[in-house]
Amino acid sequence: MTQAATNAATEAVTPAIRVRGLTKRYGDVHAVAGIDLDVRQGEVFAILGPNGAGKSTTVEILEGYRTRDSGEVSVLGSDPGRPTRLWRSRIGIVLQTANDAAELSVRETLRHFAEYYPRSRNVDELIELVGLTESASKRVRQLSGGQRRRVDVALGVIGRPELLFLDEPTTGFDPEARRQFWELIEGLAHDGTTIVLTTHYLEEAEALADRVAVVARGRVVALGDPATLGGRATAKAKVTWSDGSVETDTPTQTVLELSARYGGEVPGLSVTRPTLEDVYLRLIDPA
Ligand SMILES: Nc1ncnc2c1ncn2[C@@H]1O[C@H](COP(=O)(O)OP(=O)(O)OP(=O)(O)O)[C@@H](O)[C@H]1O
Repeated sequence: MTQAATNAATEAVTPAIRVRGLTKRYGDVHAVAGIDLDVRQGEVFAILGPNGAGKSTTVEILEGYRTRDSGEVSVLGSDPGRPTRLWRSRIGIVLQTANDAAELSVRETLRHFAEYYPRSRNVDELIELVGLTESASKRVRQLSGGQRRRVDVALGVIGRPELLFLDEPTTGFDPEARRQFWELIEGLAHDGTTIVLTTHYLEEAEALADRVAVVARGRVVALGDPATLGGRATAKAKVTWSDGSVETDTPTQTVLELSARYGGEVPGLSVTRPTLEDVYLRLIDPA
C-alpha cells in the first residue's frame, strides 16, 4: 500500500473518542465551555492544563461517570451518557486515588478483579508486566506509593481494555519509578491500547504522548504533537556561548560563524528552542 493509501485508510478508521461542543456547568462555574477533541485509535493522547481547567470533568464524562450539559460525545462508538456493561468492559480506568483492597496480597487482589472480565489477562503475566513479581505475595497495604500505582495500572488493564484512561498516573513518583512507569505505558501503547492521560508533568506528556491537548478555562487552547506545539519547532533558537547569546532563525549559520571566529570549538556552546513548559505557560496565561 502506498503511504497516501495508508494515510487514507487510517483516517477512515473511526476515532476512539470524538467530542464536539462539550459543555458542563456547576452552578455559575463553566467547568467545560465547548470542547472539541478526536482521539485516534492506538494513540497516546495527553490532556494538560492547570488546576481547575476542566480536565477531570471532561475525562469523567468520557468515562461515563459524569453527565454533560450539551455536546456530542462518542467513545468506542457509543455515547458514554448511556453506558452499557459491555462498553464498560472495553474501557480501563486508573483513577487518582489508590485502590483500597489493601488487606489482600497483590496476586489475590488481581485474581479477585480478573473474575469481573470476560477476557481477563493471566494474573501472573500481568504481575510481571507491571514489574511486581517480587512483591506479588505482599499485601497491597505494605507496598510503596509507586508499587501501589502499579497495582492500580494492573487493575486498569486486567480486562484487556481497548481504551485506557490514566488520571495523573505518576504523581509522587521518584524519577526512576517514573521512567519505569513510562516504559510500562509505552509497552501497552505498542500493543495497540489507546491511552488518554491527564498529567501535570510536561516531560511526561513529551515522553509519552503522540498528541497533546492543552486545556484552560474549559476550552482546548492548543492541540498537536508535543514537539511542535505552539510553534515550538519553528520558533527562534537561542544560541548561547561563553561570551554572549543571540536569538536567531538561522542557528546553524550562527554556529558556523562562531566556530570560524574561535577557530574550532565554541566555548560553552548551547542551542535551545522554547521548551514545552515555555509554550505551555504562554498558552495557559496568554496575557
Ligand atoms: N462536583 C463539582 N461541583 C462543583 N464544582 C465543581 C465540581 N467538580 C469540579 N468543579 C469545578 O469545575 C472546575 C473544573 O474542575 P476539574 O476538576 O474538571 O478541573 P481539573 O482540570 O481536573 O483540575 P485539577 O488539575 O486540579 O484536577 C473547577 O472550577 C472546579 O472547582
